[in-house]
Amino acid sequence: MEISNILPLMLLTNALVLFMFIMFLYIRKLNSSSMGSAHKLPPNPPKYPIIGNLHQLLGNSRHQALWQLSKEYGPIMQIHIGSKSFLVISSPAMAKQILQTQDHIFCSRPISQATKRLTYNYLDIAFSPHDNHWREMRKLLVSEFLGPKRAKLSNHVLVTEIDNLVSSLSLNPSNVSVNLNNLFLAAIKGFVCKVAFGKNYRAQPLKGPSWEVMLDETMEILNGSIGDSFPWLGLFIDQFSGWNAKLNKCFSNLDAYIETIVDEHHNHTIKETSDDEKDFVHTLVELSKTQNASGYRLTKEDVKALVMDVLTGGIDTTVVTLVWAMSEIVRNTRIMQKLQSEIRNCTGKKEKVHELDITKMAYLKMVIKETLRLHPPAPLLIPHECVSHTKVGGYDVLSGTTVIINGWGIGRNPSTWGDNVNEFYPERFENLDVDFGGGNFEMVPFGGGRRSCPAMNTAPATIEFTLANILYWFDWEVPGGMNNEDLNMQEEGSLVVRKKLPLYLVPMKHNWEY
Ligand code: HEM
Repeated sequence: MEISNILPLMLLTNALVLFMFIMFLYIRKLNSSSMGSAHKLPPNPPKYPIIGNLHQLLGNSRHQALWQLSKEYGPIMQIHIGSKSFLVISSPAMAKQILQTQDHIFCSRPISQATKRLTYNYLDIAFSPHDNHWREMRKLLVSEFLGPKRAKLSNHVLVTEIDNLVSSLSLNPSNVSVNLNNLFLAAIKGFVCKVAFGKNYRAQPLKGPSWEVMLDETMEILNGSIGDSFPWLGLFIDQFSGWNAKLNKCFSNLDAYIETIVDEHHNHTIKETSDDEKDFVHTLVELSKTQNASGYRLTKEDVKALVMDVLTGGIDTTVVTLVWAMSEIVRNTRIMQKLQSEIRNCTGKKEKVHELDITKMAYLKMVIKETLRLHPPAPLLIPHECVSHTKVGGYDVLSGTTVIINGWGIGRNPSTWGDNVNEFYPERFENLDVDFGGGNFEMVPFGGGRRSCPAMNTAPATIEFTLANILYWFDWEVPGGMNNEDLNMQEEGSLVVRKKLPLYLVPMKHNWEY
């Protein structure tokens, strides 16, 4: 008999033995916990042996399923999936405990097979544990990519990309719809890639799938696998189901892309470039040649892990927000008209909307806040991990517990937002001073505390500039004689949740009656 024929049988037998062993451990654990524990654990919905609460999360969007459960079990609850326990937070007060009061205890990230592989063994910022390496990487991203040092280049590139977007819309034949997902993606990817890598690697020949498919696959993989929650048996399932192969393929495609970018920067050091014209990777490559003041020296893998964070964190989130914002604006004719008249009044008769004009656009800022309240692109943020035993809301939280903060639910909490919580109503911010990632944690689209999104201040500015320009030059309609209010708003995705159907709208050059 060939070894390839025996192997599956052997693996299946092993899997069954392991399954029985896990059952035995589980029942023993249940018995010991029923004998009484000194800990007062948060309420938890009834669970099945082995799978825990998994069945309650299947079928629905995870953030919506958890929100429903929290209505019954409270703003702090504990759920189990396989061998892992999760603390689920669904109110501003509890989010404040995690992200501010006890931020030092909840500032780590859980490990998973996917994050380990895709971050070059936790060398990045978003998924790495809370340690000195994370601190150094985050400092670099903030000072060399998002901060004022790069502002001149960033502004210039953004203006160029949005000019291109407006020009391509102007060339669109009248009454023909455009796919705004694609146009926003082209503009934002162009912007991020040029600032980060010096050029848009759009035309780069890739071994694998298209760039968009590659990123979608990465997001899906980052969501985790069965093996993360069901040790042993889950790991077999990951192997048999092809998940491991998918992870390896995904990593190798992404790594090949990132390797090209980094190698090009290593091989073509630009000598005569002033600091504010250098792209991010160029600066990183230069920094990797020397130690910094605290004796830290970047490796090539560190640089690649940072590029990975920029690619996965910096583009999709912004595009998804732009698409949600335009969908909500177009569905609400009153809001679209009010917003356009603000944008056109503040800008006046000019060639372009200027950054300074945008500082006067109070309603635009409210529209963006309202978009992020109802449609936070990362509805469950990135999971946090508790690093030592503590108490939250009177309940014990054990070290190693993964914490899920339901930002989507927090943004739709009627006790904060009133009865019209599901309505897109930007005016609610007129009398409400809500601060992203701080204040009373009424909404947390960028998370909070030391693991909050480092682009919390810069990403909204990119969104404002893009929306102001396309709403200044064009009036917008839903295609095919459909009523604007009937635009489909279904969601799709888990780590990043986007509008399920692409947004097709008809741009009509605005008729300026001067
Ligand atoms: C609308 C745009 C964006 C939204 C809504 C957003 C949202 C978020 C959220 C919810 C988190 C997790 C926070 C937590 O776990 O508490 C996060 C983390 C992060 N974001 Fe963003 N983000 C956006 C844009 C960006 C951009 C442009 C970048 C640039 C590279 C970026 C880089 C990161 C990084 C590196 C982290 C990990 C921070 C850490 O773990 O220390 N994000 N973001």
